[in-house]
Amino acid sequence: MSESDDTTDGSTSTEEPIENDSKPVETDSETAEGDSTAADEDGSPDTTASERTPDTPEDAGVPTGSTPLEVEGLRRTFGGIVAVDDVSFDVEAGTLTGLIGPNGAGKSTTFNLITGMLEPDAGTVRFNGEEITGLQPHEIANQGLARTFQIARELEEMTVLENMMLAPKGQVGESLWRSVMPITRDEVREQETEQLERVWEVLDFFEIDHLADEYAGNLSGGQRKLLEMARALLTDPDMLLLDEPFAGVNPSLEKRLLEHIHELREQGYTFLIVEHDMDLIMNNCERVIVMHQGRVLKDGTPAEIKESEEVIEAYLGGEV
Ligand SMILES: Nc1ncnc2c1ncn2[C@@H]1O[C@H](COP(=O)(O)OP(=O)(O)OP(=O)(O)O)[C@@H](O)[C@H]1O
Repeated sequence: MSESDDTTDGSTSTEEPIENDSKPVETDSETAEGDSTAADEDGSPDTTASERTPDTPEDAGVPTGSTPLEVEGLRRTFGGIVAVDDVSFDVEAGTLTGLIGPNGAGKSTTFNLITGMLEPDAGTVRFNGEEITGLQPHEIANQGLARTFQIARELEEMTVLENMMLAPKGQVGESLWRSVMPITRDEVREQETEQLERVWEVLDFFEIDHLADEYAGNLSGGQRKLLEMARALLTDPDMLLLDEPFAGVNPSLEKRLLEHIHELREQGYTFLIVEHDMDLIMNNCERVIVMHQGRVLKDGTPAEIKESEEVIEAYLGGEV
């Protein structure tokens, strides 16, 4: 894996103003859980998200045609290794786009080049029409392009609520944390009511509000993924980049995660998902980009990817 797999949780040197014009997160109380057992991963909605046919953006009422993310000619080497070689693609607004490929294909490096964790040797990244190439990760997050971060080891000893307040650089919550340190949660509620409402709204949306006082280190793999996504959503992003959001997640939580992603997509969020699980991407994304040996091998709909001889022969070994 690349160097960027390091987490940056806990790097809290930049104090950001709290934004109160957050995109509303529509919660679904019917699917909310009341069980406070940290290891309990039940309660997923009946819909089998992993098998659902993706709605089109038009079905979801999302304006189509705009491409918030535009990647052009990205290249990155590590010594003699060309990890990413002339990679170009764009991501359409309000869609789920999957980025797949075998080990070493360059997915993580591409992800890290887009999110500012790595600098490209060549090429540009544009977001909402603005060039973001070479910007710091928190500057990119501030522009509305959020990514998830693994929960750092030191944050495992903090509660879910504290984790929500101690957000990565540039994320809403950082200033909350500074104010929460010396005082109780009730006092924070008085001082930062609106901001806390947003935190609880997001926790509620992801159905982990009942785990607010649980230590992050006690969460299951899937619950951690929900928390990671909840933290990313606090930035009020337009687009989320998810790096293997389903790794280590049991099938029940996987369905729930997928439901949340589809729900957010239907609210207008755009997703780029780096993932090893090809079936999951094929069944849930409108568009799939296949990388191989640092290059884009194929870019198309799941049906086009499945029918692509070059994907089958060069990458999938005929097992599509
Ligand atoms: N920091 C680094 N130093 C040296 N080589 C690196 C570094 N990061 C990535 N590479 C190399 O770049 C190539 C692409 O790696 P990358 O992690 O982007 O692939 P990937 O598609 O994400 O693979 P995986 O699915 O295994 O995570 C690989 O050959 C990898 O060994």
